[in-house]
Amino acid sequence: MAKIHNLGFPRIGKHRELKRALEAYWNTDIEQQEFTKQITQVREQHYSAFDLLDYAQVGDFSLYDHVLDASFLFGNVPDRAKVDNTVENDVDAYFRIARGRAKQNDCCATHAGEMTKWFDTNYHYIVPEFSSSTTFMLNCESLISEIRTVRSRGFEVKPVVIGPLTYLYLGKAIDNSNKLELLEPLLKEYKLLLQTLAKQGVEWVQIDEPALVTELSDEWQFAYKYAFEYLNDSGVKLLLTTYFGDLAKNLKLACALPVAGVHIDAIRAPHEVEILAAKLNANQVLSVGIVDGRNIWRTDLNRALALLKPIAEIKGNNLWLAPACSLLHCPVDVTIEQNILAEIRPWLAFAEQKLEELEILKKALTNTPSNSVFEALQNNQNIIAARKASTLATNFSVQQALSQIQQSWLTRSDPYKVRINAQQALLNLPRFPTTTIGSFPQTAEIRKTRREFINGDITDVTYENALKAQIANCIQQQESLGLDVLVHGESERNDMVEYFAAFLNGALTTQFGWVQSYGSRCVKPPVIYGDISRASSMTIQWTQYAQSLTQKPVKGMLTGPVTILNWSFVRDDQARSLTTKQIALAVRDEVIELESIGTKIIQIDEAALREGLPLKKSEWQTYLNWAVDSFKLCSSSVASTTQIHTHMCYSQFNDILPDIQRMDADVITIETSRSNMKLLDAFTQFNYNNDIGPGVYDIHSQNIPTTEAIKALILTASEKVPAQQLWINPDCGLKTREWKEVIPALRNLVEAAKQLRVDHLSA
Ligand SMILES: CN1c2c(nc(N)[nH]c2=O)NC[C@@H]1CNc1ccc(C(=O)N[C@@H](CCC(=O)N[C@@H](CCC(=O)N[C@@H](CCC(=O)O)C(=O)O)C(=O)O)C(=O)O)cc1
Ligand SMILES: N[C@@H](CCS)C(=O)O
Ligand SMILES: [Zn+2]
Repeated sequence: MAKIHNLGFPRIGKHRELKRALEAYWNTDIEQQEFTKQITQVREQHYSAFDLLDYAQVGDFSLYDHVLDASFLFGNVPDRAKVDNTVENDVDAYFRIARGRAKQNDCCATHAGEMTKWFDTNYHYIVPEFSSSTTFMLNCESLISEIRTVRSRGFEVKPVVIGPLTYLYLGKAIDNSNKLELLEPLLKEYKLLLQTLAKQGVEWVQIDEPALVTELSDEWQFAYKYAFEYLNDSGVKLLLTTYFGDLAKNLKLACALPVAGVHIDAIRAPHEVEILAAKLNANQVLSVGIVDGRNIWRTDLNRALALLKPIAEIKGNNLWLAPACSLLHCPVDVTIEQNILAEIRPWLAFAEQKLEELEILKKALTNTPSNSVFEALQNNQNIIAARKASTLATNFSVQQALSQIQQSWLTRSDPYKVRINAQQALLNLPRFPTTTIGSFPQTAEIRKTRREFINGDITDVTYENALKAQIANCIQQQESLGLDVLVHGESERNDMVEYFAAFLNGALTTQFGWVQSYGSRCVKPPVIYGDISRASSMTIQWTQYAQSLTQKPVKGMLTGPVTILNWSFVRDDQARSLTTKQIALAVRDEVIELESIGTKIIQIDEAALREGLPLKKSEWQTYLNWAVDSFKLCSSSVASTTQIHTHMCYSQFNDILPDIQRMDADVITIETSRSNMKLLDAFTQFNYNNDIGPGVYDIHSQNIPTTEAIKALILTASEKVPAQQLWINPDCGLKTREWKEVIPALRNLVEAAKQLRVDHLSA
């Protein structure tokens, strides 16, 4: 009989209990003892999800990030986490690397580990730091202790660890050394770990190697062979776990590795399941990731069974079923949602429901499924059929609008050089214009007021007035600071994607559909279930109000179509490119309306455009073609005098500069402060024409940049990009910062620009 297991479960909690415990501890509202107690309760949610499984995954829960956990597990802890030079493997040392630490009483300021995207998801991990002198030392006490706890509840455990190659792949060699030179010492600790687990009586270990779905060089392919041969015979069975794509050119390699089983993502690589079943030997387990871990649609169980049945014939007991990837990327439980349209709700399955689907599949694969299984399958078929037949997904006016798109809508009527002169004549901005990226601190007060509004405790008018007061304060602060281009501050937005989805036909938002983005920070990705169109104006009221308070230009602030797509749960019944085009038309409507009320500058954030790149480079161009076209579709129908800005937080543009140029935004603001403007090199090499605002204030840090530090960054930038093209701004939005940090930082930013203007004039 097939077995079912899980690769990982959401750890934030149904009601974000982990977030609340973490933030209370960080704010010193609770002591470590109380924190530990609360964390134990959060873990209970993990344990309750084990009931259906044949193997309980252990090691996927994390206080902050599972990659940082691996760094601590293998003793790759940066010196700055240590106190008095000893590796104090306690929770505070861990949080020091996770979040950094502000200087307190002139002591112990620490910068956080760099954060970056976990493959093509919206989850961020803490980047492991390597250098040629990195050493490793296994410290698996907490893993062993968790194994004991889970076993004591009667579950068969399956520890989960990131594989050695993926761990190295995800890290950064700070001295540019070859990371693979660390493989040998790292493998020693992996082997020790596996041997320790074997001694504990562990049978299976899930070893996550998603790097196997990327395009690997010969050197990395060879390293895979070497590593798994080295780990062979450690006393446990290894389940080589791949996800987020097909193995493609690494398939032969994966099948040749000496492991007891292989997991494959059958959502993104259904075409490889049969091949793998044939290639693995009879004793090897094939774990088929049959339930989508990256989306929230109910699985079509009959379709899944059609794929699984022939595999079950071949693999028999050695067929395992699982979600395609960790369920970390899904919310926990759809049954607690109260506001989802009754027709749509049955179409959705969150993490808990996905595990139930696996159980049905397992039972359906037995020789004599019970009546309740047939009923469950029938019920599932009814839901799938109802979704297919529903008229909710189709909107003929959207389809008509799509058919009326003209190629000319994708191009501005004048080239950048002509436009920028016309814009400058209108805006009359100084050299090195200063601006921010859009959001100002989302204070507890704003969130509380929004909660009261959602709960019906305050009226529309009270809420609107509260937001207007926030906007007025934001404008007044920016005027006092002397910024040149102002923003309204985005206080009306719960999130830069969810907020817009609430105004789109064909999309829905959830009450509790939280997904961890990093640490304690979460997002509620909207669900795009049908054809998208703009239901009403989305930002006009707030932009208009903000502009009425100042003579300075206020940027209209929108989220772009590719970012809305990439940060939503997307319909699976049409191409992503088509859905994006529909969103682009909706955003275009807003752009046109913003211009019609006199907005002179409109920023369309495409924070997720770069990160949405497929994991395989060979697939990049197809994506970039439609992604850039969608941006152009929403942004090009304005007069030459209207200045279009875009913003991207992840700025490694080396390989995609021609596409960034093709977007033809008048101004692009990007994250660069932490790289000391190195990321601008690509712009220099490519001779990028349009204006650029390289970030000079690292908003992820609590540190306030000095005027001198900002000036130095701008001077470095001006060596790479002509000064007349440069804007001065932070790296990203200020929503996660506090006013007491933002004010002095922006004061220094404006001062730096002022001083440079003088220097520039006298040069
Ligand atoms: C730019 N980033 C974004 C990404 N993805 C997005 N979808 N959005 C992004 O902005 N990906 C890359 C990065 C990730 N960065 C961040 C940064 C910050 C957050 C964050 O702060 N998230 C908030 C939740 C935001 C939200 O939806 N807030 C709601 C609900 C607020 C709330 O919790 N209210 C309380 C009551 C409050 C009270 O009474 O005091 C409640 O409901 O219980 C809102 O503002 O209304 C977070 O807190 O995690 C995420 C990603
Ligand atoms: N306008 C958004 C962009 C974040 S990527 C903000 O300022 O928060
Ligand atoms: Zn950003």
